Amino acid sequence: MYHDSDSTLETGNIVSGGGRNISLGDYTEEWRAHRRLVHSALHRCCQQSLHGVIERQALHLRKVLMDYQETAVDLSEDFTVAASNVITTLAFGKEYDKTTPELQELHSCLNDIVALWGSSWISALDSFPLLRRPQQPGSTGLWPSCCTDQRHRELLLFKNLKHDIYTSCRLCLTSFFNVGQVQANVYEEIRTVLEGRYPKYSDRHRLPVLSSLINEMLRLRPVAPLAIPHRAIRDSSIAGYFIPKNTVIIPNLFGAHHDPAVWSEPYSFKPERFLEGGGGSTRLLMPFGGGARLCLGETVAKIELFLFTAYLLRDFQFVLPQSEGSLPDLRGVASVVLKVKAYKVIARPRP
Ligand code: HEM
Repeated sequence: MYHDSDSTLETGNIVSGGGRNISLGDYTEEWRAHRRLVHSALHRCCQQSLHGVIERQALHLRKVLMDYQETAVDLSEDFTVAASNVITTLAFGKEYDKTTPELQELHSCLNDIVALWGSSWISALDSFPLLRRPQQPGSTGLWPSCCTDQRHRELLLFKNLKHDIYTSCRLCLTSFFNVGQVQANVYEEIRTVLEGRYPKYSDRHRLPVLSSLINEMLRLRPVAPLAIPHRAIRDSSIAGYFIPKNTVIIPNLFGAHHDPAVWSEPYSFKPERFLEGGGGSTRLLMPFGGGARLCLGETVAKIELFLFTAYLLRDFQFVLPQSEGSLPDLRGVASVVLKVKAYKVIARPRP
């Protein structure tokens, strides 16, 4: 049984408020009730309002891109705002403009946390607990001061959203430039199948080229390559190996997605592997982890990724400005989440 996230680590302990929140909380009765509550609330949203909320943000993003009038821009902030507006609309009934100070403060706090979480200082503290100094009352130690703010802590519940969705969207875009035909294929599919209208999530089975692109992007660059550290809550075994209680387990999702025994040419970007007869199976994908600690936002994320990508590809062709000397880097930067290096792009409206 590997249900605990590891809040005994310095990172886990601070981000989870001492093991009490969902993403890094311990597997207690209270945690299970909390997770069930959030799960059913998200489920209700998915059935009732989520589609409308995402469609609204996708259309807003479309307008933002139109307003750039084909100038070369780094779209990361716009993707971030669109993705986080989905969750703030659901959670607080509020959406933000990218210039709103409150949003900027939240984003900078989340960026600081993710940067610190991935830093070697924190790894050292996790590996050598003796290095941890007792903290002064009111101090957050190495962590950004926003970690003490209750509202910000609540938002950490959804911390994955902004980074994961925007990272996925940017990786998606990055892939277009590296593999020229993909963008044109997806556009052609949307144009012919939907005959001009905007897609619904229920159209996904009729849009296999788009779905295969999203699946391949999640396979090649799982946004959380090492998921979240887990702790065995009792003696157990994995594939015949004895796992004593309290062992920290780190699920290597990146490794599973690049196993040559499972995927042909695992390091190549080949969306067609997920098309009929391509040999790839979505059942072997695990970008959202698995088991009792499966990503709570999986359904929200899938709907959002699908609609954002479909809306943007329906209305724009993305091209690199001449000034970008080389193709954007598909490798990503390793951290808690796999980030994409900054680059500029031109969103050219489709006729
Ligand atoms: C492309 C988008 C996303 C990806 C790839 C992703 C991936 C993941 C992964 C790999 C984990 C760790 C699972 C494990 O340790 O076994 C996780 C946990 C989690 N994710 Fe996501 N996620 C995404 C979007 C979201 C969204 C949109 C939300 C919120 C609405 C969310 C909320 C959470 C929460 C609360 C957890 C902790 C669950 C627990 O410990 O019980 N994620 N996610």
